[in-house]
Amino acid sequence: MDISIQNLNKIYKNKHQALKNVSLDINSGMFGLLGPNGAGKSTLMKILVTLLEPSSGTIKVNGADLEKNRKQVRAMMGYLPQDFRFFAKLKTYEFLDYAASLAGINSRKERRDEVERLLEDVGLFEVRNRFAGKLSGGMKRRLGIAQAIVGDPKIVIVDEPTTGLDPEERIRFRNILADLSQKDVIIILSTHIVGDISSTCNQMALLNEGQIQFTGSPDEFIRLSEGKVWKTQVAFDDMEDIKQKYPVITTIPGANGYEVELISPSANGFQGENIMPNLEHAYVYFMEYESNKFNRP
Ligand SMILES: Nc1ncnc2c1ncn2[C@@H]1O[C@H](COP(=O)(O)OP(=O)(O)OP(=O)(O)O)[C@@H](O)[C@H]1O
Repeated sequence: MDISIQNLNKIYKNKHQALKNVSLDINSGMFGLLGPNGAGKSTLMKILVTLLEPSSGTIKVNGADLEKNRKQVRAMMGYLPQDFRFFAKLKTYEFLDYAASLAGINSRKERRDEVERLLEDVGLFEVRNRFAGKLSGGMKRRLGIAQAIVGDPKIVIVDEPTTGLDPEERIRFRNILADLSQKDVIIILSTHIVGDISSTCNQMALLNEGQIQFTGSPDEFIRLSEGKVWKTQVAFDDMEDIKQKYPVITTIPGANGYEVELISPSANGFQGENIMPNLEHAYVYFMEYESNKFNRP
């Protein structure tokens, strides 16, 4: 499976340009689209699922033009929108049964098998008779992913699925997607939460202000910040000054001051030792020191 996006632009009616010349190649596996609020992630997801038309640019799915083959490509897709709504008065299994019929599974027996498989896969079998409206936030989100993967779609698009979930539910959700990515499918996960982009994403992109500013593997992204992450000791009285000058990631209070992890291109102005960056360090480094280069003339 592959999706090729070329020079995609989206200008809304109010003249706001939400996507600027976006080009991306996405292959089978899990693709993490990371970006702050307002970056244009939902706009891109909606264009991919054909809910929104781009102003210009092309998208090809396995070589076939998305615009010209809307119906066929749409039939290959599952989508969990950011504002996923369901019928609160349907029981969990009834809702999935309904989703299965919408996905074109006409035989009742096949639908029952599919719904049971989905309920098991997302850990909702025990609550299958509970009204969807009475599920917990995490369970609702899992119901959302279940309806997105009904009928084994080849492309699964999930838009900000973990917002508001506790860490345990976030991990659970991520594991469901990781299991799914073992098959020959493309999973596109859009998120503003760095922790959602795990090593299970074989590819990622950073979208900021409508532009793709990085694309590669999470490891390649992390490598950009090597040598830029520091651990240092800061006296209590100097802390405010350090926070003004550098993005501070963690502070641990000690007897004589704070042990601090901060991001800086060099250890200018403080004594520190370089530490191995992680994805969160890399994201902060990128947003603070690299991303503004894209808008310079
Ligand atoms: N229908 C619309 N008309 C005009 N502007 C819009 C419309 N929809 C979105 N925008 C604007 O386009 C930009 C990108 O929005 P989008 O929802 O795609 O971002 P996002 O990365 O998904 O952010 P969030 O996580 O906050 O939803 C934002 O500045 C938003 O205000």
